[in-house]
Amino acid sequence: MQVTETKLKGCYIVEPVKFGDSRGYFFESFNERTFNVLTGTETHFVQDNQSFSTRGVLRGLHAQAGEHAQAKLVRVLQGAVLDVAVDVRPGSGTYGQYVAVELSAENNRQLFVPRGFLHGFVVLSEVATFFYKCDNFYNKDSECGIHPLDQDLAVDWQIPIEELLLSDKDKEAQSFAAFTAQVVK
Ligand SMILES: Cc1cn([C@H]2C[C@H](O)[C@@H](COP(=O)(O)OP(=O)(O)O[C@H]3O[C@@H](C)C(=O)[C@@H](O)[C@H]3O)O2)c(=O)[nH]c1=O
Repeated sequence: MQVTETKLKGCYIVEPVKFGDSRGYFFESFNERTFNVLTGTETHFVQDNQSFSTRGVLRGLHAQAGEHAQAKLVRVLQGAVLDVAVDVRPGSGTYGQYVAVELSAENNRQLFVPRGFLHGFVVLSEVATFFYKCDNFYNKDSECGIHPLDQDLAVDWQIPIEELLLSDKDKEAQSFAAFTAQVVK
């Protein structure tokens, strides 16, 4: 496993070591011991999630607040997505900045999104199956988010706006400014 820190501290690109032979390939998609040594974290995942989406589906930008905050290790089993992690850790020197990484079934790349980040992705391929591990359980009442097309965050989703498909919840999400006003209260 190779781990590379992004420009956002604590947010890592993870690339597994792939063994190919005449049968196909093998790789360890997650190894807690190696992962924790290479990231210097004590991450322990407790929930796996999977979603399927068609091209243009944009899920995000989501987080869970307070004691229900989740770190996520995300990857793509089928297709390709642009995955986005936004640093909204109060007091962070990179507050409001984001990283965008293409994750696909071909590149087997994973992104580790630490607690205190918003997360979202848009599907670039015809369909995509998305898989992620979480280090804290789902808690509906703690869900929070920011509108993915917020103009202050200005995420470049690489897909024309008219082709994007959002859930009703995401369409109604608050602005980055409103979110930040709550954080600093
Ligand atoms: C996230 C989640 C949802 N659900 C349910 C609630 C709802 O009825 C249905 C669909 O939920 P959502 O519309 O929130 O699904 P979705 O928009 O895919 O939400 C996910 O988006 C990505 C970007 C993330 O980072 C995740 O943490 C999560 O927020 O699944 C669970 O039962 N457990 C879970 O962990």
